[in-house]
Parts: sequence; C-alpha cells; structure tokens
Amino acid sequence: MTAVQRAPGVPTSTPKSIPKYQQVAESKYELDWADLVTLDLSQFDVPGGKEKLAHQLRDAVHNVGFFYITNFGLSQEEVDRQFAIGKQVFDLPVEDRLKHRADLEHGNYNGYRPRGTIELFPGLRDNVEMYNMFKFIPELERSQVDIVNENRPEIERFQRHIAEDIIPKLLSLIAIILEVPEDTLLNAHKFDDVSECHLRYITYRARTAEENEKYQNLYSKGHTDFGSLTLLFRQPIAALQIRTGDGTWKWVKPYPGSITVNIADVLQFWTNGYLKSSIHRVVAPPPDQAHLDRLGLMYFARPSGDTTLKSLDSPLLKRLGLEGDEKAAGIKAGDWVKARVKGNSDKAVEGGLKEKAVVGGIKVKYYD
Ligand SMILES: O=C(O)CCC(=O)C(=O)O
Ligand SMILES: [Fe+2]
Repeated sequence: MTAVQRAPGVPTSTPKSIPKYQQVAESKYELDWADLVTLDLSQFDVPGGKEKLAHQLRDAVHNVGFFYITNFGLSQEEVDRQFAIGKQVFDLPVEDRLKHRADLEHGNYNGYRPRGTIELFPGLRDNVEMYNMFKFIPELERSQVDIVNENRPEIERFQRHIAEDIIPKLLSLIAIILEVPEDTLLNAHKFDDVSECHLRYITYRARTAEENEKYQNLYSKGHTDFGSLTLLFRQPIAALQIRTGDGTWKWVKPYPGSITVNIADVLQFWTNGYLKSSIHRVVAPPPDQAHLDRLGLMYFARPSGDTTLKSLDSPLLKRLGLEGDEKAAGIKAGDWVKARVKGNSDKAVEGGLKEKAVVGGIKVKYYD
C-alpha cells in the first residue's frame, strides 16, 4: 500500500473512540422503486468475468445511468465507521465546521459546505450540509476538523480503496463497452493527479411537515452530477429518486451490502451522450422516516482537472455515428466541475429554474 502522506500538524496518536453507528430501519412503505441491475464485482477477476459484467452493464449505463454494485471489497463495518465519523463531524457546533468552509464562490468544493447555500425556491434555502474531503495528496491539502485529522489514516485507506480498486474496475468495464483499451478512462483518473475527486459526508436535516409542504417535499433539485462516476453508500432512509425516460420519478431502494452508482456529466461528454448522466433528486422521506436527519456517505470520481471533455475515439461510438458534436472539446474537466459548483450559488428564479449556462455555451437542465 502507498505510504500515507501526513499533513503538517496531523496527530499520530490513537484516535479517540467513536460510538458505533447504528443504521436506521428501512421504511415500511412500498414505494415505486426503480428497477436497476446489480453487478457482483467479485466476478471481475474470474476468467471471462469482466466481459460478462460489461455485457450486464451496457443497457444500464446507456439507458438508465444508475446501477448497484455488490462485493466491492469494503465490509459493512468499515462503511459504518465512515458513517460514525461523519456523524461526529455533523454533531460538532457549526462554528467548528465553518472554520474549514470550502471556497464555494470560486467553485472549490474541498471542505465544508454549510446548510442553506443553495436557494431551492425564491427565499427558500436547502437543508443540506456536506463535508467534502478531496484526495489526501500534497497539492490538495487543506485544514480539517479534528475528528477527521484524528481518523485520517482510516479515512485515507477507505478513500484509496474506492479510488484505486472500485473506480478502476468500473472504468475498465465502461472501456470494454466502448471498445477502447481498458486503461483509457483509468489514465485520466490517477490518484496522484490533481482532480476534484472526493469522499463526502452529507446530512439532510429533517424538516417539519409544514416545511415540507412549503418546499413541495424537495430536499435537492433534480440534477446531474458533475464528474465521471458517483458512488452512494447504502442509505436506508429512502429519499433519492431518479428520473426515468418518460419523466416520472422512481425511488432508489437501499439494498443491504450495495453501493448505488451513477454516471455523471464527464462520461456523457466523452461519449457524445452514449453514457447517460442521469437526472436524480432528493425528496422528503416517507412518513415513517421523515423525522430523521439523513446522513449519507458518497464518493465522487472526477477526472484529472486538465483532461478535456472531448469525446473518445471509440469504435462503438463511430459505428453509432456518435462523434462530431465537439462543442465541449476545448473545455477542461476541472473547469466544468468548478463552473457547476459555482452555479449552485446562483439565486433561485420565480417559476423555477429550467436551464442554466455553465461554460463554453453549454447548458444544463434542472428539475423540481
Ligand atoms: O443524498 C443522496 O441520496 C444523493 C445526493 C446527490 O445527488 C448529490 O449529492 O449529488
Ligand atoms: Fe447528485
């Protein structure tokens, strides 16, 4: 394993003990769940396994943009330790987190994003807080709350397993689908390269029934993610919904031992739309969970900042006639992500924002 880079002043003492995290029970409500495929990543290294997984994934990444993975090499105990650390971070007085606020105004997500940064409707702000930890490499070092410093080796091991094992497997499968050399996408996602990849602790503070009505039950507007792949560790509080081709919303069921994965913008650009950066939103949980603060754990994979959004040279895309629209070719992936982060600070408009210019004349859509 690569040596852990320690930031100056990071204590090396044994971390203080943290209460075990207890995941809540699933909702009893039978919701309109999305039907998503599950990839068993333990099959990746068996002979012929990759090809089978790629075959299984093809429709999901092209038409749906969401799927589950299982057997990804992290135990529920290791995952729950991250939830436990995340809980400690959000249990701190807000002033402690604010000392490590991300420079959102310049499109930088590294650090704490306070509640209320996004205006969902005019005068109505969000209930989301995030603590984003970029890769622990010297160029991306920043100050952190003590609880993160104290548990840094464990957080880094977790983050590295995702970045150096799970993400490469998924990117290889996508390369197989696109009929490009298996390391094509991987080469743009090296751990030591500067990128916006991050591990995120996130919490949605519960709202009252009156608040939910005012907000039309919306916690987070329908959006696409900015980078290449998003991993959402199992979250038993139902709230995530994906938008299907016919414009209806389906709930994402939290299956034990799974991670929900979605395709994000950069993969869509690289494939001229063949891979679907799919629209999702977060809404108030069903009545038996609506009173609970919803803690989440996510990983956002994003390519090296200096790669561009130019589409890949892929035999599959050629056969499908999906080359050509090169509006995005000159845009750097890092600039795209920064512009989208910055755009989150824009004011809400009366009647709902439907479309917003990001960079290079390219627009994204938003949904209530
Ligand atoms: O909290 C969730 O379930 C999804 C959050 C999300 O879509 C995001 O942070 O981009
Ligand atoms: Fe998202």
